[in-house]
Amino acid sequence: MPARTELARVDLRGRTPSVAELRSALPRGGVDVDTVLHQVRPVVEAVRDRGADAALEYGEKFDGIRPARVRVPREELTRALADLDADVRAALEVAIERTRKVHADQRRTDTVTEVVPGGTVTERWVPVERVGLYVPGGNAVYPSSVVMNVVPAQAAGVESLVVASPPQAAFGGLPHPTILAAAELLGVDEVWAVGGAQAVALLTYGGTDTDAASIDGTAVGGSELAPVDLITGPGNIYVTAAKRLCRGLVGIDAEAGPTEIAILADHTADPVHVAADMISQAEHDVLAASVLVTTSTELAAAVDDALDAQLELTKHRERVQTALSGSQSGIVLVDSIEDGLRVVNAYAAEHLEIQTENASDVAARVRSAGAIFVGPWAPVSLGDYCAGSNHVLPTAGCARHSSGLSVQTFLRGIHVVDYSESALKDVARHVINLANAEDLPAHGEAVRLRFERLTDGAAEAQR
Ligand SMILES: NC(=O)c1ccc[n+]([C@@H]2O[C@H](COP(=O)([O-])OP(=O)(O)OC[C@H]3O[C@@H](n4cnc5c(N)ncnc54)[C@H](O)[C@@H]3O)[C@@H](O)[C@H]2O)c1
Ligand SMILES: N[C@H](CO)Cc1c[nH]c[nH+]1
Ligand SMILES: [Zn+2]
Repeated sequence: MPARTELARVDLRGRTPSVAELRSALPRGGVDVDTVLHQVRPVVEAVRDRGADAALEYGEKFDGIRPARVRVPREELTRALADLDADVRAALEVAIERTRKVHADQRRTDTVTEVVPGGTVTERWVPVERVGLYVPGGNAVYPSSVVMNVVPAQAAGVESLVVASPPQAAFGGLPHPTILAAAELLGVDEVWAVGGAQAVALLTYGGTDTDAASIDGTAVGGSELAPVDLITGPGNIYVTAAKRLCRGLVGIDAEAGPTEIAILADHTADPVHVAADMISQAEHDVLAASVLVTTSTELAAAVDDALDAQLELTKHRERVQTALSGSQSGIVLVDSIEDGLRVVNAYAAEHLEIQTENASDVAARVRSAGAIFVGPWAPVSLGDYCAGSNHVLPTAGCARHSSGLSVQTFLRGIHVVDYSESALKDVARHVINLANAEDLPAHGEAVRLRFERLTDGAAEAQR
């Protein structure tokens, strides 16, 4: 590992690349979910075929522990909350309160549109029945992701929620106690000790829990792990690949894989802030991406220096350095903020910070990002925990077409069509004409027959 971390440069000055050229020129190489699909497919298939037993075996292989049961006993949740550090509890409560405030405003009301007199279409918003919420637990512990998953699901009115998180060897095969405590704080009582691709597969296919003794030694019977309808939540490349494989059988939120931060900055940005924010997201994963897009070569050089100074002190230095020196991280030099906006819009980062003059105006011109953080006092870390915004956000360019987790993720809009006889009669000829134009005359007949019975001749023509 080189002592000095000099971020790779992509120099776009004097050029106006097309969007396609930008996408291939920008640093994002390291995170290709396709490259691990062949590793993840056998895991998903084994869990499909052998259920919880296979999931437990993979837990043993990848997490170094085989829990006695997949489902965490109820009393472990209560105990975890009782033992939770008071400052962490207070912080979680603030996070929950603010996140609830924002997500309460996302609730949708049904709309009734009177299309014509006697003809209405109602859009009814119905929560998904049972959801699986993935909470990562490999490199770090993510009670904040319990909050970010559970709060919108509850605000949407989902009735059945299960949280899945990897078993931890240090805690006898239970997920980390702060995860259990956060679940208890939020009123979620179904938590499974399963992580990675095997968790996504078990949520998809369900299974029967083992008959073994519970974690505290009390004998318990096997119980049904009912499959879910939708899986949400962030995770590493294996979790993301499993979600890609299971999509369709279950609903899946946007791919929220290894973390990314892009920062659009000019000469007014503070290099110490920029470097700190880049490190903060790089500490998630060796595959995390930190990208600075700037008009200022002076800032770029100062950020390299600030990174060096801060890396000396950062706890997960090796992970951060690997992420910063990977092909997914770097500094992109541009001629103007206008060009910078073209770059960040093409990149569609999970998190985008705007550290420029008139940051709000610049932010208003961003078209693609998971979440935007405006000016010097809104670092990504604030959004990770306590802004009220959601931190489960699309990565790898998915922000071009998808949004972060929200109440909407957990709702289905159902159109309820209600027409009177005369309203149908009024439009009947148009339905029949369109049906004939599509060579689907039985569609037209389904309308015509309501007003005219088949004559023998017409029946003959139909045949
Ligand atoms: N985009 C977002 O919204 C968002 C939010 C929070 C975290 N994240 C990301 O979530 C990820 C969390 O990753 P993590 O690793 O800490 O926890 P994780 O829970 O996602 O992954 C840990 C699991 O990965 C599996 N695993 C590990 N090595 C494997 C291998 N070689 N083959 C198959 N499976 C394997 C194990 O089963 C383990 O349980 C990070 O990449 C972080 O950046 C993203
Ligand atoms: N930055 C992550 C989203 O990519 C969320 C997170 C949780 N804890 C810390 N950070
Ligand atoms: Zn983070």
